Amino acid sequence: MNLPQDFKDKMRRLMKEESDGLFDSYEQPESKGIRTNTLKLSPQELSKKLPFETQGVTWCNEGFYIDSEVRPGKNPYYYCGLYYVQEPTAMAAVEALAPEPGDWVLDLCAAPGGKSTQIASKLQGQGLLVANELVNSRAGVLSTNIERMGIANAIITNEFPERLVDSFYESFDKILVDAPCSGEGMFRKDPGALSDWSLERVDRCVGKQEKILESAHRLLKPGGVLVYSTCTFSPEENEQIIEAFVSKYSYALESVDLPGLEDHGRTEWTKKGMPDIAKALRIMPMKVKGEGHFIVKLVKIGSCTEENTATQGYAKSRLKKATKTDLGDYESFAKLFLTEGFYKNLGNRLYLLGDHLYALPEGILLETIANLKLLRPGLHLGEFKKNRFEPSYALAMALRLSEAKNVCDLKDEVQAYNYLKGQALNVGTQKGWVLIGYQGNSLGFGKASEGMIKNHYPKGLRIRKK
Ligand SMILES: C[S@@+](CC[C@H](N)C(=O)[O-])C[C@H]1O[C@@H](n2cnc3c(N)ncnc32)[C@H](O)[C@@H]1O
Repeated sequence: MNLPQDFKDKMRRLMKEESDGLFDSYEQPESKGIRTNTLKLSPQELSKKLPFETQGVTWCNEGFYIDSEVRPGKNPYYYCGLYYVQEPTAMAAVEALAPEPGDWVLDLCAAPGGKSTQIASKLQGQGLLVANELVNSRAGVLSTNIERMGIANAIITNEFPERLVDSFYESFDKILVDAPCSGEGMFRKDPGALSDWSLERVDRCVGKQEKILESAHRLLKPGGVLVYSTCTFSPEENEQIIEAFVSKYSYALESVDLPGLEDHGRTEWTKKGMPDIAKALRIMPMKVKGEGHFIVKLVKIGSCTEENTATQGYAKSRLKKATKTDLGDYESFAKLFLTEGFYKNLGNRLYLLGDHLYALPEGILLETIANLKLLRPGLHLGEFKKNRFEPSYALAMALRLSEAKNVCDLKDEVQAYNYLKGQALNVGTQKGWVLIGYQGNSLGFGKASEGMIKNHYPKGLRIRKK
């Protein structure tokens, strides 16, 4: 690989002879992995089901290495949301964050959603995930990934981190800042990171990271946990930014100890010799099968000293509580189609954004999020069309087959592929909406009439026909 000369010179100066190992690692093949979606099944159940070999990741119980020739994104189980395709070392940051059911967790830089979906798995449907992505074009993919995994307690926002402060001042138990960075640990996976790299880019990233951390500080509860991670090696974006942050705000570093990961933050790479930075983790690709990362865990001591002074910026929200009249067509659908347990659980949390109906996560008030640019204010249930309610892909994926009253569970892989390609299914079933499954897991919706099921799998997600 043709590494930038400035990068090589800098790493050689910092790492001396160790840098040869780093440069060699860029010539090695990348590692591939998948992570179990424990909202749907256990890692043991997943590895039994899969038609390919898996090998456990030591620092993440839900993670597996897979062989390089496997195409995990082509298997119907992928479309069932049973796993997320994720490079194994990228699983470490959320392990350090360790979200627990009931926590309020913010993923500030969330797209495409590898870490958000991992957080949601750990929350087990209890508590709140706010997944924020600044770049609009990336936020759509985040949304699709969250929906495929059947996550019901997430809000997806498309905001500058500082814009969240007004709504969520000192509100989160745990925050992940998986920062935009110069990507030196990704050169082998992402050619764009290699071609965009320059010393100036490193400096520009530091500016962004400082701003994001400032917001994270204001969003975190006193006593809350902040994990900051990057996929780059530069001390400016790692040790030094944390050194500056803790010299400004009151935080304690907690050791990131994950089995199989043994490199640490380097005191000699800080400006003033910060011993505690050794509690941070460095993942070096010459020592571990995977890409390069830096992960640090910080615990906030006390409250922010200043008042929340942010001002409300956006015009009146389009999000509104759904009235009985609004809900007529939805209720007809829900009573006919959903089990009482599922339907009643959504109870008082139904809101409209235009013609779209959402169930807000429990404990979230309209006033809290009304001013935000919301991509998904909760679980998308469907859309009101002329005189009818059309259930959404997100609802299908959040449902267990046992929670729907009309189900067509496909047993055969070819039939599943046909459905995913957008074909109608030649299966007779009760007229109306049908939850389509594959071997016990939901895949999407169809609508039955006259012995056929019309395909309602979202057009943009269909497997292209060869
Ligand atoms: C390393 S990626 C996040 C990867 C993600 N956490 C995952 O695991 O899939 C960083 C993200 O930060 C976003 N970003 C870029 N500039 C930003 C800024 N100024 N503030 C917040 N996020 C930003 C990028 O668009 C990108 O999606």
